[in-house]
Amino acid sequence: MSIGVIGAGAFGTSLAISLAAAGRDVVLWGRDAAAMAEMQSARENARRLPGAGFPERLTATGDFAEATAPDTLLLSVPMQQLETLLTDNAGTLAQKSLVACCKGFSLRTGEGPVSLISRILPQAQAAILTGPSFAADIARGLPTALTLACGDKESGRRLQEQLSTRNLRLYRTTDVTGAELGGGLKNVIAIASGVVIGAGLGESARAALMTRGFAEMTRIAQALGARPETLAGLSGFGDLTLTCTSTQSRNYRFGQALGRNEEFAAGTTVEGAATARAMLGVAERHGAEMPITRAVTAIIAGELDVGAAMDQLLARPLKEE
Ligand SMILES: NC(=O)C1=CN([C@@H]2O[C@H](COP(=O)(O)OP(=O)(O)OC[C@H]3O[C@@H](n4cnc5c(N)ncnc54)[C@H](OP(=O)(O)O)[C@@H]3O)[C@@H](O)[C@H]2O)C=CC1
Ligand SMILES: O=C(CO)COP(=O)(O)O
Repeated sequence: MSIGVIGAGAFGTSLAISLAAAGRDVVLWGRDAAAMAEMQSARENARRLPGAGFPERLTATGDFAEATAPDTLLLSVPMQQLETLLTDNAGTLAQKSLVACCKGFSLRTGEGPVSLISRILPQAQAAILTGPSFAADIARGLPTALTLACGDKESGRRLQEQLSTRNLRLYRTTDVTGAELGGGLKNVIAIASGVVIGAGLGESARAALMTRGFAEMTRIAQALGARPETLAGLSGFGDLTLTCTSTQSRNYRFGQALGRNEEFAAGTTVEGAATARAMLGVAERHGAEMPITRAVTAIIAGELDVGAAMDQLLARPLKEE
């Protein structure tokens, strides 16, 4: 059984390593052919995931046709790149089983990854793999558990079997909207948590923010028809906990830099920044309130400093929990 992984960043590479170590034949594709040839000979992705050797069954390639020959493809490019990837390669991807391995919402349309796939390629089987799992941990063989969400129950079962490994334990759901929202929004709250810690506001404030952030996530999810239990699962609460408390998270570190008024490494993948903006548009269309997401958007845009953002959040009317 072979699997193609499209996108050779940290996450795609770590999934490819885990699957190949479990005996699947895996082809990992990246857009820089020279870098992929180098990876194939060095047996390591030295740029994005240094120190994690490739198992024998993993092939790195710059040949898109080779990587897309399998029926099941994991799409692991950053969220804002997904739409172009799908439209540019619609002919090749149209009949495949496509598992989105990215977290976020499109700035252009407000759609999550599965919604994008389903609209652009209605014949494809679309699913999402999301949950608390740092690429470095997966690549080292440390235990992780994630949510595999697929609207079609039988396809979800098949993908769960195909993609579970010794250190990737997949739980299945049909609530795709809930899984998309949990994975996308936890990054926004992680930025906010980083801001709070970076600005020296303390761990009690972070716990308050995580809890109210979770309430905000659940509120918009319910407005969009997701099941609250999905948000309380790995893709929501689980990933929120991991990302808001670990300096391994790029979203959290980006927030810390904002809170300290420091520069942050340009070119780093920080999905929560675009997602915050995208979700504000979605929330407005559904008449939902997202005060933390609004504050994060304004801080990133330089329209609000951290003190003023806190004043705004704390000045909201007192209410029942
Ligand atoms: N890293 C992690 O621990 C986890 C990440 N994720 C999610 O995985 C997704 C990818 O993140 P991650 O792998 O960490 O990101 P990285 O920053 O490590 O890598 C991004 C990769 O995407 C490639 N890329 C960008 N645009 C395109 C494009 N148009 N076509 C093909 N390839 C492209 C880049 O290629 P190039 O090198 O040529 O620029 C690069 O290899 C994100 O949505 C993230 O939220 C999920 C769970 C864990
Ligand atoms: O999603 C992740 C862990 O589950 C990775 O988080 P960052 O993208 O913030 O590094």
